[in-house]
Amino acid sequence: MAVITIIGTNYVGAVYAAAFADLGNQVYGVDIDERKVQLLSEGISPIYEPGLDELVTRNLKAGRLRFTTCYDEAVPVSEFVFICVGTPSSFSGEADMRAVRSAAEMIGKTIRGHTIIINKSTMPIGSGDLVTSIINQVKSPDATFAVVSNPEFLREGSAVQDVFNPSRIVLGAEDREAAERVAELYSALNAPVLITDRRTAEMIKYASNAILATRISFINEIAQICEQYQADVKVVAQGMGLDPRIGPLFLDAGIGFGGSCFPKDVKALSYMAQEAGCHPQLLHAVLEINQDQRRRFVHKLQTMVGDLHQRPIAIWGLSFKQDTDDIRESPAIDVVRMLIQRGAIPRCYDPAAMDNAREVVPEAEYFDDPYEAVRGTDALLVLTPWNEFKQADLGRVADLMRQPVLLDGRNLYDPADVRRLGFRYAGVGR
Ligand SMILES: NC(=O)C1=CN([C@@H]2O[C@H](COP(=O)(O)OP(=O)(O)OC[C@H]3O[C@@H](n4cnc5c(N)ncnc54)[C@H](O)[C@@H]3O)[C@@H](O)[C@H]2O)C=CC1
Ligand SMILES: O=C(O)[C@H]1O[C@H](OP(=O)(O)OP(=O)(O)OC[C@H]2O[C@@H](n3ccc(=O)[nH]c3=O)[C@H](O)[C@@H]2O)[C@H](O)[C@@H](O)[C@@H]1O
Repeated sequence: MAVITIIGTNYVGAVYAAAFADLGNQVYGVDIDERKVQLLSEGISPIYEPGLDELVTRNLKAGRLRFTTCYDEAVPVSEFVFICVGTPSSFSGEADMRAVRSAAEMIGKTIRGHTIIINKSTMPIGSGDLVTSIINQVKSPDATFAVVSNPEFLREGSAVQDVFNPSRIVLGAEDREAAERVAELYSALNAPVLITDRRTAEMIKYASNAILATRISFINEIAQICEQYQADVKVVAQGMGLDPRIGPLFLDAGIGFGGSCFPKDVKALSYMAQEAGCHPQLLHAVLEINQDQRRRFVHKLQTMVGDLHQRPIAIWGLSFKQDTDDIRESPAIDVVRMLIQRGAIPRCYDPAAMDNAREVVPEAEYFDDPYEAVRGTDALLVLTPWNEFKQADLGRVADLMRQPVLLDGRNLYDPADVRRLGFRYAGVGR
């Protein structure tokens, strides 16, 4: 059993705090957001993440998990301190490291004895050195420490499942013994462990997200070509995916990738490349295609229904993907904004993300029931692949609409089935 502090308890940190406690460790979750700390201390997850409430509650009750805003209560008694704060995009595309800097400073001021500090946030290459230097400037003379990079690969919506079943544990350290001690924390998970230097570990994270984003933009470009030649991209992807060298995953064409990571990490990698004198043309293309997908989708809607001014348009799905309330860089939110710019009246429904969406797009209308959202509308846009939408009663939807037009931004439905119900239908690349 180890004593662990997790700094930053949201999509990544809250899951890790509860998971490490579940593995038998004594865990402190530290966040500067008092509301989050209060909720988590009551066993309520501040985010929608399946299974997280139960995991937190179970470990609070077992006395292995505590949440606090106070570094002093947690860091001095911890052998391991994980940094899980956000690293969003700044205006230039560079990762904004303010939260990491401030966390590193607070950690430096509060470490005692020997502490292993683990960078789990996605940080630019070289950030291990930055964290080391910040801590060195403020720590007490008798405190010693090592900094290990341990990038994270979990996905929102399946974070609990992913944390207990990781594809790999990547550890980057100049101090091999520190990396091995971190590896022990994960030993119960039986995942492959790769120990390397810090910069290589940091790069593994960016390169992994970049290739997944590239696959999505690749299939979206193929989808654009499919549309011109009446081929079906969904079947094309299926046929490609049967080749084990290609594989079937991350080949779903749609309105593009969003979320707090792919866009920001591709931008940050591209920024780093340019800073170093490289010319990251592929990464630029990945981002451009991704933006094009949203514009093309709205253009397709205009082609199908004409001028959007004062037209009620139903929106199903606002989160950037299914099973999350996260709307950061959500392509669905972009589409809603484009509709508003064109004078349309978006009537929105999402199973989890409406509160978040209301804050950023207050001009749209929101409905607690998906069928109410479609009543009297001129088109239904399906923008997030929630299961609830796959299983919806589209016959009822057609009856409620002013005209049955369905634009399937995630290729959820069989076009022939939908057309049989009387819809005019368009997917992406089919
Ligand atoms: N969200 C995801 O699915 C994944 C995220 N990552 C990376 O992990 C990091 C964290 O991601 P998220 O949890 O999504 O970020 P987030 O922005 O949702 O949460 C960060 C948390 O840190 C807290 N915080 C900020 N400054 C702090 C400080 N100085 N001291 C203590 N707490 C502080 C915030 O209040 C917030 O609760 C990012 O670098 C992200 O790129 C990596 C893999 C998956
Ligand atoms: O660094 C991160 O934060 C994480 O980013 C992604 O995870 P996440 O953003 O939670 O979700 P994904 O399932 O990867 O989906 C990202 C976006 O791509 C879209 N997508 C995904 C797959 C696909 O085939 N097509 C497609 O358009 C999704 O709808 C979503 O908008 C990675 O999958 C994780 O491994 C990584 O840890």
